Amino acid sequence: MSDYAKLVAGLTGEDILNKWSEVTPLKQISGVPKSAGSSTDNSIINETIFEGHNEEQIKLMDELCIVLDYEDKPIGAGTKKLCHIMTNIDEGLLHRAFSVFLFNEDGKLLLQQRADEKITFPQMWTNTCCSHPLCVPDELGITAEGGSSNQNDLSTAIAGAKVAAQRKLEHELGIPYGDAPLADFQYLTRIHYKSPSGGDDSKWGEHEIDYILILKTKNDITINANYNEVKDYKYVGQDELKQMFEDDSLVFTPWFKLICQTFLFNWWGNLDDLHSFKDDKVHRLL
Ligand SMILES: C=C(C)CCOP(=O)(O)OP(=O)(O)O
Repeated sequence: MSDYAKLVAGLTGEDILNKWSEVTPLKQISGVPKSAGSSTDNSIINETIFEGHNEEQIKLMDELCIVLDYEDKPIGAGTKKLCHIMTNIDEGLLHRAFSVFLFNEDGKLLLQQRADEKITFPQMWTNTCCSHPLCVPDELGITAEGGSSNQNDLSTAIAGAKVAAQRKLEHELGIPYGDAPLADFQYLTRIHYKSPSGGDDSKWGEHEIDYILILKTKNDITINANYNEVKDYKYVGQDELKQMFEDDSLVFTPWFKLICQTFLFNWWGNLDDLHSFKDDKVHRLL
């Protein structure tokens, strides 16, 4: 077990709430806000930590992520900013995320290259779409189809991750909800990992429990990329992706590399039989 894994293994939800007073405990959020989009308060734009970054991306740092304990239980709402500051991550702050792998009818995987404007992991190639379920009832899963009133239940969290995935496919790639129906997302597993953001910017990073969602679509779905999020995108076959990994000029996100090294090619070879890969585990890749 790494030193970090040891550190976080000892942290309880209560420890986390005591350590980060900026995290609003879930039980104190009466009714949980219906929406938690970007803030109307523009003061975040001028914070020195964001110097040189894109205004639209800075505002998104005010979104409320779901802060977790180490059993993947939601314990509170913390801003995207708070959850992605590396010093917080190094002390154990953890949140919920999802990763979509979209395959077309030819079995090709849709990749995206993150925009230059992204504050974390800019310009890197990665899977179709990643983001965070927000701390709102639909994305916690408690009002979503397939969810229940018990926010600690795995099926509830999966239902919430699917709602968030549909929202972000539309936001980042302009994929209409009708081309990505909730019922078509297949949940496979969860991955717990931590990584600093690449490049010169060591202030930021990721530490999350990532819900893996597979989406099989028709070949002719609409894509209308939001260039504040996505610099480029392309469908690739397995060999083409392996060739991309050989190209030193291309950089990949750490979570995508980890998933490629562990699971992706097994899933990809069995797209018609994915249920055999489904589990209720959290794979700790720390
Ligand atoms: C790494 C994962 C799984 C979530 C982070 O995704 P992003 O960094 O792309 O999140 P957004 O800025 O798009 O919300």
